[in-house]
Amino acid sequence: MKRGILLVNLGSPDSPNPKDVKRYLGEFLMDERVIDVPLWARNLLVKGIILNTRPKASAKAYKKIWWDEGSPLIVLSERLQEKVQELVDYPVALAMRYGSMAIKNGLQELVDKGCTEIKTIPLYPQFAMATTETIDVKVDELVAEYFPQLKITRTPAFYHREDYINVLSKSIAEKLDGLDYEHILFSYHGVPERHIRKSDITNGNCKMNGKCCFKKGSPQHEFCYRHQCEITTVNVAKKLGLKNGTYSTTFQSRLGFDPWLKPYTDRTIERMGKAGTKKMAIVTPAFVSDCLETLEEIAMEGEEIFHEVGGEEFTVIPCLNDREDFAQVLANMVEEWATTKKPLTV
Ligand SMILES: C=CC1=C(C)c2cc3[nH]c(cc4nc(cc5[nH]c(cc1n2)c(C)c5CCC(=O)O)C(CCC(=O)O)=C4C)c(C)c3C=C
Ligand SMILES: [Fe+2]
Ligand SMILES: [Fe+2]
Repeated sequence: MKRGILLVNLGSPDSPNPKDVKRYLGEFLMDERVIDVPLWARNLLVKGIILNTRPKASAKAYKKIWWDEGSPLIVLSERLQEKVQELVDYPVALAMRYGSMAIKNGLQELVDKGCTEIKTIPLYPQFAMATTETIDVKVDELVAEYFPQLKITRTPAFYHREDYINVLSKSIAEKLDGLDYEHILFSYHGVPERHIRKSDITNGNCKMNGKCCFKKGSPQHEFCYRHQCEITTVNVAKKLGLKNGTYSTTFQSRLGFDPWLKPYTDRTIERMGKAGTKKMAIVTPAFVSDCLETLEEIAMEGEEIFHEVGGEEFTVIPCLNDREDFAQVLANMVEEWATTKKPLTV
């Protein structure tokens, strides 16, 4: 038996050109766990509307954040993989759920190195159909079709691991050290509210009213993205000793006309700026690697909104990216797998 690790992130287009962005968005948005409507409706919406309207604007946005080495999300994930590799004794491969760095290739790379037991680690702290679940399901499909000999161990969302909360808190404290700020926004990628109801294993516990997500001990929390985002904020706030009223949770990056998780980040930035907040900090804990949604939507568009309504200082806290201490969190997960030790949670 030989063990191997597969880190999996979201993915990016091959280049910031409209053709590559269109191909990438086509694969991403045709995932039934992302646009969760029947196939005929998804075809109509994605191929008939979104792919004919969005790629040009998205490509323009990607161009603004693209690095000489490539997509920030991919480059940062590769750097993280190298750091994890230095910390563990098993081969570590990297794959993306969408785009050219396919999960199938990542599994093949590990198989070629002789691995027979693979731990997959989705690089998402919070569970959602569009994050952890779509990776787990894709891995299962690929294993059934191409690698039936492999034994796969899944890794659940890690939002409540103590080591993760410590590292996230430390990254925020380091950036804000010596800075004067009035409010810190915890902005998570949004999902349509419908996704939360679909993942609700208690069939109706989640009322989307802000209370169910804080109820202690509900079995539904394991699959509730909203709960996991809220609790990430609460635990970091506790760790950093943030006072009530000086921090809040919001959701960004809506697409389409359905209701998405609220409050919305852009509207909150605008409202707080209008209400007189001058110095705001913002952290994006749903993203492990800086990407279009943090570097463009938050650091560029978000800052612009804030300044337009009278805000003065807008401090963006980087994602965990390839921090050594974050690589150590992932290495801890590997160690627990190898020794069957249980993680410490908060
Ligand atoms: C962090 C978790 C993410 C969830 C949950 C998520 C859900 C989700 N996303 C879309 C639509 C788009 N997302 C886009 C970019 C994007 N999304 C995530 C992460 C999550 N998405 C990341 C890390 C990125 C950036 C990728 C990069 O290359 O940097 C985009 C593309 C960009 C754009 O055109 O604006 C779309 C579209 C939906 C519908 C969804 C639903 C659950
Ligand atoms: Fe997204
Ligand atoms: Fe909930």
